[in-house]
Amino acid sequence: MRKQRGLLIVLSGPSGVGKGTVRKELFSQPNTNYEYSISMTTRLPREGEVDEVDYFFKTRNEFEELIEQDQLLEWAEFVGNYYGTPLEYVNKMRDAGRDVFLEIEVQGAAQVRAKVPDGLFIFLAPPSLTDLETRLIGRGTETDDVIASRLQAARQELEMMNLYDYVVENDLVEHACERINAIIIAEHCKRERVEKRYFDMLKENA
Ligand SMILES: Nc1ncnc2c1ncn2[C@@H]1O[C@H](COP(=O)(O)OP(=O)(O)OP(=O)(O)O)[C@@H](O)[C@H]1O
Ligand SMILES: Nc1nc2c(ncn2[C@@H]2O[C@H](COP(=O)(O)O)[C@@H](O)[C@H]2O)c(=O)[nH]1
Repeated sequence: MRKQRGLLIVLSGPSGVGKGTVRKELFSQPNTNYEYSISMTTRLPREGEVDEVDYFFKTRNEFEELIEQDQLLEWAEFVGNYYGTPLEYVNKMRDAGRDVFLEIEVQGAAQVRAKVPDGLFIFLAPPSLTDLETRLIGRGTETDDVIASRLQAARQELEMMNLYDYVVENDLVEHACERINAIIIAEHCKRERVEKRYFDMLKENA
């Protein structure tokens, strides 16, 4: 049987909803077939963040060169900084049969939707805007001004959730992970069934 190309799984949602927390929990579970695509950003590293682990930290000039050279699958400017996904890594991993996770904001997710229509698009939603604010403040990584800008952006981002294949509420991390794992398993089963039907059909007509 031919090896299936890996899924492109886009996990999006407002800043502070818990995308990173949920993704790290998913990756810590045994027997997963997931790869995380480390993004490029012009944001300065937070305390404890490591270059090439959390992000590839770039200057604005370096980032703009990557855009010019078409090296990004998608990119966006979010609250004053560039963020983008390296194209080559995603293709290499998917060709090797690995499921690749992107953890990105909604403008970038919309670009991926246009370029990779067979991607799996999951919107992670907070239980409420108050919870979102509590989480952003509680993380303690941004100034009050940046938190206010991110919460402002969140209102528009939440309006885009109906464009996704699935909306998963991040009430409890373990519940969100269970839901996401179930969605991915179901997606693989669906694709295997469709692929098998086509192979059978081609064999019959050979
Ligand atoms: N289900 C949850 N319940 C309570 N707190 C949570 C939950 N999920 C995440 N958090 C907390 O919320 C804060 C933000 O989480 P995290 O950094 O994972 O969000 P994010 O969506 O990746 O943010 P960003 O988009 O800015 O990178 C963290 O302090 C995290 O511990
Ligand atoms: N469009 C993209 N958005 C990205 C990418 N990597 C991260 N992000 C999102 O940006 C915001 C802010 O991130 P932070 O680390 O500064 O809190 C958040 O929603 C991230 O998910 C990317 O490659 N492309």
